[in-house]
Amino acid sequence: MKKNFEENQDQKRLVGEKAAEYIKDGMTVGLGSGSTVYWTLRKLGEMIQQGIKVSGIPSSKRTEGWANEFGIPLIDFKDVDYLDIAIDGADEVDTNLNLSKGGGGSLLREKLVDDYARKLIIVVDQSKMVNELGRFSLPVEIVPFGWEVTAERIAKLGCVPKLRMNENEIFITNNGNYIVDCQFKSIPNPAELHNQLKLLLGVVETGLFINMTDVVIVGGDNGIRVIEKNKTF
Ligand SMILES: O=C[C@H](O)[C@H](O)[C@H](O)COP(=O)(O)O
Repeated sequence: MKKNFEENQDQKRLVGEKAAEYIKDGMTVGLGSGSTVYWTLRKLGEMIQQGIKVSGIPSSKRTEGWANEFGIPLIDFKDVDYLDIAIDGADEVDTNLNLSKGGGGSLLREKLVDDYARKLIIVVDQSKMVNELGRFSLPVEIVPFGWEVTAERIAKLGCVPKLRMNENEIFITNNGNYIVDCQFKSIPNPAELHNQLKLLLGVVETGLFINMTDVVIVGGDNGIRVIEKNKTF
């Protein structure tokens, strides 16, 4: 799926910067990926210049580049037992705060980073809030070896998997894998679908982030809404 990273920049900036308020002195931070989190990283860079001390683990090479640009000190998983907080974007958020992620191809590293954090904050614009996941084609990371067979196995779960391309070249993830974008008619039970996909040989990870989110910050025409886990929107 081709994403438009320039869309809704004002809302993205608003929520991205708002999320930075959750980062306090001394925290270790999971640095998510995407054009919304870009604004969080920029803001965090300013906060660091003003004296706050934090360090983070980046969830993609692109984020690592931005962190370096904004002077955010980076650490590795082995340096800490957990992260205090992670801030990440999403492509869809459902009413249970389950997510579809990976439109930018960073789903595997994002899941590793987000899972390591005690609190996960998601930043999105209103257009990404849905009753049920599935309108956005679900990204699934698969190993290149024998990928056509893996894609056929995935198709049997009720979708048409499309190999992600970057212009005329196959898109390669930061982990050297491929992504198939899977358009399901709907995803009424994301946890079940995630488990079914994970059982398939060749599947590395899915873009379904189940039961991981603590807070969603949503940007809309009327400003920002903060939704906390167990509260409906
Ligand atoms: O692989 C990409 C990530 O899951 C992003 O966090 C997600 O696609 C949202 O990105 P954006 O904030 O640019 O819409």
